[in-house]
Amino acid sequence: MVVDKSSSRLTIAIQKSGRLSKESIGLLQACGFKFSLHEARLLAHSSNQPVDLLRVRDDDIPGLIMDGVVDLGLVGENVLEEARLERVATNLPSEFERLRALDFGQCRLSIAVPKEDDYNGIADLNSKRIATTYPYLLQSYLQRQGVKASNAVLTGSVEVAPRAGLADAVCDLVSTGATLEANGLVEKDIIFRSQAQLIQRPEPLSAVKQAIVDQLLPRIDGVQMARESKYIMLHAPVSALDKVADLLPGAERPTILPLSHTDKLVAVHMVSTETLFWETMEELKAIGCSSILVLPIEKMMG
Ligand SMILES: Nc1ncnc2c1ncn2[C@@H]1O[C@H](COP(=O)(O)OP(=O)(O)OP(=O)(O)O)[C@@H](O)[C@H]1O
Ligand SMILES: O=P(O)(O)OC[C@H]1O[C@H](OP(=O)(O)OP(=O)(O)O)[C@H](O)[C@@H]1O
Ligand SMILES: [Mg+2]
Repeated sequence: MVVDKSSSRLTIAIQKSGRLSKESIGLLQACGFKFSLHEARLLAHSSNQPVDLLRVRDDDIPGLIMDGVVDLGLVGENVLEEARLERVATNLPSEFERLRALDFGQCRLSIAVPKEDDYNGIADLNSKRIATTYPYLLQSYLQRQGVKASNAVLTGSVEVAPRAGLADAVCDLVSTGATLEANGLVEKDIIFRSQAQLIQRPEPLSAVKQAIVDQLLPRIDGVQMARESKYIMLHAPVSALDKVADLLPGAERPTILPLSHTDKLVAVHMVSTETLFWETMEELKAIGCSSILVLPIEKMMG
């Protein structure tokens, strides 16, 4: 076991510029780290913690973690699992520790075919060519399905491959489906679901770095919990309190406060982990509730 003695500054790798960049830096800032970012610079120092940010292409993050070059990384599960499969196949270090699933970068890796094609299932891709940036994830799926197809590996613009005559189908990331639709493709099989992950190098960290990680993780939980929660305040008839509770199933036990001008109504304050839809607010109003406020929560700690 190699214990990290390198530097006392914790190094965190994040995507420099792309889909995960803004939310990665935003999450770390919400956890209390202050960074001064210069667009051109690879390394950013935190001014209030012994932490450095390394800003790289997302494809480099799994390797930097698995080779023990950086301490923490924020990366999509798709890129992580592709790198792990490739490293296993090529006998390179492939160990890492998963610390948290993060609440951004949700997407799926799917097989899609031209909309005019008659497609009746994955077996139709036998002996065909599939364009993808994720050859290991694709082949691992095809192998499980007993299908033999070849890869056309492209690092970008995968969606144009069928029209360009490079492949019969694609295996690409999908979120809203707009990219597929714009390119005349139809999503058929979801092969992998992904979201951003916080990962750590496999060897134990020095005590100084471990202390920072131990402080960071509950803060991430607090930020993510707050993001999916709302603070709800309303005035409710005392006689309708049970119905109010039924309408707000995601809410914790409410705080009930008297109102100065009446004893028929009370103020109800609660934290809810569920979105309060307009329909629910209308139902609350219909049973006599008023002054209904839904507020965002910035941070939470149990
Ligand atoms: N449409 C999407 N919606 C949500 N998350 C996505 C979407 N597309 C990709 N992602 C996630 O964001 C990650 C980064 O996507 P992006 O398109 O920025 O990567 P990239 O072009 O490979 O960037 P880089 O230049 O860093 O290599 C993906 O690996 C995936 O985990
Ligand atoms: O289903 P959709 O909502 O259309 O999203 C899917 C697209 O998003 C990603 O690309 P991105 O827009 O990040 O551009 P890139 O491929 O040039 O990096 C991904 O590679 C798909 O092309
Ligand atoms: Mg990339």
